[in-house]
Amino acid sequence: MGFKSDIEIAQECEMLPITEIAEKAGIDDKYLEQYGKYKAKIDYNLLKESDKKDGKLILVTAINPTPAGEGKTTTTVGLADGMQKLGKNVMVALREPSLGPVFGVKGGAAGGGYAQVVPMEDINLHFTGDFHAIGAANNLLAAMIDNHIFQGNALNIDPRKITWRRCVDMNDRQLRNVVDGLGGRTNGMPREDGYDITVASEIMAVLCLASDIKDLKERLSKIIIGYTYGKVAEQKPVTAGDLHAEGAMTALLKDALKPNLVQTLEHVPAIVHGGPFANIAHGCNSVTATKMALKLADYAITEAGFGADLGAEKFLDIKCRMADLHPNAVVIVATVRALKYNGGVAKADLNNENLEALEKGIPNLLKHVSNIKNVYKLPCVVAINAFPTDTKAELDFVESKCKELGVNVALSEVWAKGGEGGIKLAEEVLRLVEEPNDFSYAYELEGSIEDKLNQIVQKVYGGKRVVLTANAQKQAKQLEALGFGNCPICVAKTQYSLTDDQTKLGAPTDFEVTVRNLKISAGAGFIVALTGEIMTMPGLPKVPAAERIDVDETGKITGLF
Ligand SMILES: Nc1ncnc2c1ncn2[C@@H]1O[C@H](COP(=O)(O)OP(=O)(O)O)[C@@H](O)[C@H]1O
Ligand SMILES: O=COP(=O)(O)O
Ligand SMILES: [Mg+2]
Repeated sequence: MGFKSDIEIAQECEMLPITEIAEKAGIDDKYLEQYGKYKAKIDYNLLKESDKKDGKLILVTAINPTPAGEGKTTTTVGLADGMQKLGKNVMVALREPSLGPVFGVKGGAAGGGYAQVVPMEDINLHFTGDFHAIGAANNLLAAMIDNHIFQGNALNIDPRKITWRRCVDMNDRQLRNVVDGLGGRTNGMPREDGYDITVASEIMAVLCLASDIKDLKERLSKIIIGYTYGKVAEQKPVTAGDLHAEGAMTALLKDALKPNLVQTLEHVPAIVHGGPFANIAHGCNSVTATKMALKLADYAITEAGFGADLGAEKFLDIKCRMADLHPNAVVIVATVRALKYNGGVAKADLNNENLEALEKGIPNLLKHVSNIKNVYKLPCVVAINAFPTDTKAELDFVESKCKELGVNVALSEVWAKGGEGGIKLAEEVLRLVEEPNDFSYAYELEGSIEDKLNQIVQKVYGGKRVVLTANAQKQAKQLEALGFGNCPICVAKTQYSLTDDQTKLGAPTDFEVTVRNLKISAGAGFIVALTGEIMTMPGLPKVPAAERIDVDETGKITGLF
C-alpha cells in the first residue's frame, strides 16, 4: 500500500533537544543527566522533592492480541499527542523494548506509524544500557552462586534446587536448558542450568518496583536463589544477601534505576523505563516512571503488555497495589485483525474482509470490557485502532456492534494521522477521568495461593478453576510455610488466549488453568505461577526480523520496525 515504514517516519522527525523536552515537562536541570542530544535520565529524587499534586492516570490495555500486537504502545503515544493537540499537559510512561522481539517476530516497541517515541533506533537497540546492566547483575549473581559451591559450599546449597537462572536479552531457545560447569575439577561443578530472556529476570521486576538505591539494595538482598539440602520441611531458602551479592549488583544497577526521558514524534515528553513482558513477567514499566509522569503532568498515560488478562491484571493487582496508584480510566485497544483472529481466522487470512468472523471475535472484547468495568470497577473506552487493511464495513461493524452492546467506543487513527487521529479518543478519555470510580482489586492478598489463583482464573479469565500439579502443590505449601502466602501472584500464561492454551481463542468458559510451577520472587514481592506450556526464554521464528535489519556506511539503520 506504499506506506512509509516506522523507521522512515521516525528518521524524518526533527526531534527537539532533550533539554527542551525536559523544560517542557518541568524537569529542573539538576535532575537531568543527558545521554547525548535526544536522551536523558531523570534523577528519581525529583519525586521526593516535588509536592505537586498528581495528575490523572490512564492505562492502555488491549484484547487478546495476534502475534504482531494490536497497538497499545501506538495508541498510548497517539492518545498523548491527541491530548496535547487539545492543549493538555500530558506525558507517557512506557516500557523499554527487548532485543528478543526486535530481532524476532514483533519488532520494536516504540509505537508505530505517526505515533512513535524517538529516537526509535536507540530506544529499540541499546537505549541507555539498562537491559545490559540488568543482565550483568543477574549473571553476576549466577556466577557467585556457582563460585560459592565451587569454593566449598558453606551455605549447603543443593545444586539441584537452585532456582536462579542466567539470562540474556535475546530469543535463544538453545539456552533454555543447558548443562554447565563441565571440563573437570578446576572448571566448576557440573549441573543443569538454563537462561531466561532478560525481561523475565527478577532483577527486571525489582528494578521496576524499587523506589531508590536503598530500596533496590534491600530487594536484591531478599532474592531467593535456591534452597539448602534436606527434606522440603528442612530446606532453608538461600538469598543473594547470604552470598553478599547485593552491593555489587546495586552498583551495576545504580544508573539503570533512573528512568529515561525521550519524546514522541510530536514532542510530548515520554518516560521509558523497565521492560518486563506481560506473559512471562508483570508487564509494566517502572513505578518510578509512572509516578514521575503523574507528578510532572496533568495526564499520565501508560500501557501494560499484551491483553487485559495479563498486563492490565498485573498492573492493577500488583503494580497499583504495591505503589498505591489509583487509575482514573482505561483504554482497551481492539483491532479488526485481532477480533477476526479471536473469531477463528488464520493469520494468513486476517487482511480479508470477514464480518462473520468479526462478530465471532466480539465476545473476547466484551469479556475484557466486563472485567475492567465490573471486576476492577474502572471507566473504560474501547479504542478501535484502525489499520490500513481494515475495510470501512469492518470498522463500521465493530463500532456499531459496540454501541449496540452499550460499549463505550472511539475510532483511533493515530497510526495514520498521529495526534490528529487521536482527538476523538482523547476527548472521551478526558471525560472518563473525571468520573469518580470505586477501583477494586480482583483478589485480596489474604488467603491461600490456590484461592488467589482461583479468583484470577474465575473473575479475569472466565474459567472454572485452577489446577495445581503435584509439584506446584508442594511448592505452594513450602511458600506458605516460609511466609510468602500473602504475596500477590504474577501469572505466566500465553498472551493469545484467556486460557492457558493458545489455541483456545475468543471467550471460552468452563475451563481449567493448570499451574505447573510456583516460584517466589522475594525481591519483587510476588509469586510467579507458570501455567500451560509458557516458557521464560522465547525462540526465534523461521524468518527472524533480524534478517531484514541492516546499517549503511553512514551508520543509518534500516529494517527496524
Ligand atoms: N493502526 C495501525 N496500522 C498499522 N500498523 C499498526 C497500527 N497500530 C500498530 N501497528 C503496528 O503493529 C505493531 C504492534 O504495535 P504496538 O503499538 O507495538 O502494539 P502493542 O504495544 O500492543 O504490542 C507495530 O509494528 C506497529 O507499528
Ligand atoms: O509484554 C508485552 O508487551 P506488548 O503487548 O506491548 O508487546
Ligand atoms: Mg507495547
